[in-house]
Amino acid sequence: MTRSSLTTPPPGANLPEAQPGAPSPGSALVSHYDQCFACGPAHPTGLHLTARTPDGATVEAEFTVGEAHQGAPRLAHGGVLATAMDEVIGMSVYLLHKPYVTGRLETDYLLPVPVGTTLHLRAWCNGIAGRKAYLEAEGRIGAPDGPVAVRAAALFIEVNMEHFAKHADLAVTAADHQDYEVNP
Ligand SMILES: CCCCCCCCCCCCCC(=O)SCCNC(=O)CCNC(=O)[C@H](O)C(C)(C)COP(=O)(O)OP(=O)(O)OC[C@H]1O[C@@H](n2cnc3c(N)ncnc32)[C@H](O)[C@@H]1OP(=O)(O)O
Repeated sequence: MTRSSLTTPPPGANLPEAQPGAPSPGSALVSHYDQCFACGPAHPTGLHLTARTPDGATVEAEFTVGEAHQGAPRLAHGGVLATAMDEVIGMSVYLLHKPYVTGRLETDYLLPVPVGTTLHLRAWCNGIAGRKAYLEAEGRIGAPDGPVAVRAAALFIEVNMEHFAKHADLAVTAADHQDYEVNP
């Protein structure tokens, strides 16, 4: 069967519901891995994205474009911006309380983002159909209500923890992520 490239939910998709054990409204979302290029606090040149959920349904995050993130002189690289969108969407699936990975990510670049800019990110889920979650995000320059520089839409696919064990230690991974369902 041909694979759909749509990142919008199909008819019959369900809106996400609050999950027991998922991050509660007002809580900070901790990095899933301290060496993650996008959110890891220990990564030397990463985005050091910090995030929270104000309402248990959306995720807000910030990252400040640094010297290490340039593509054109003094401007953020588009791939780095896509990474930020992937990560904030990835953090918003924490709210679904199951492990997911990116299957498809679409990014629209509306404005250049200079070095030194703090990008204010927001992500949310538009629907779930089986293992597929349909999500969206935006990045605004300088303030939560600043001009939109980047938009993204994504299809994330639910996986089990074994997905992450193929290239890492499952026991360590599971111990680090006890807040996920281990066998969804
Ligand atoms: C560290 C551990 C704990 C947790 C950590 C938190 C991590 C947070 C990380 C945050 C970082 C940010 C996040 C990151 O960066 S995650 C890193 C980037 N992503 C990946 O590495 C994923 C690589 N891909 C795969 O592993 C497999 O392809 C997956 C698992 C995705 C599916 O292979 P699997 O064999 O399991 O399933 P399936 O192939 O039967 O597909 C199932 C359904 O999905 C549909 N489909 C699939 N792909 C696409 C597509 N591209 N467009 C449209 N549709 C697609 C497919 O048609 C089917 O639909 P249907 O026929 O049922 O209708």
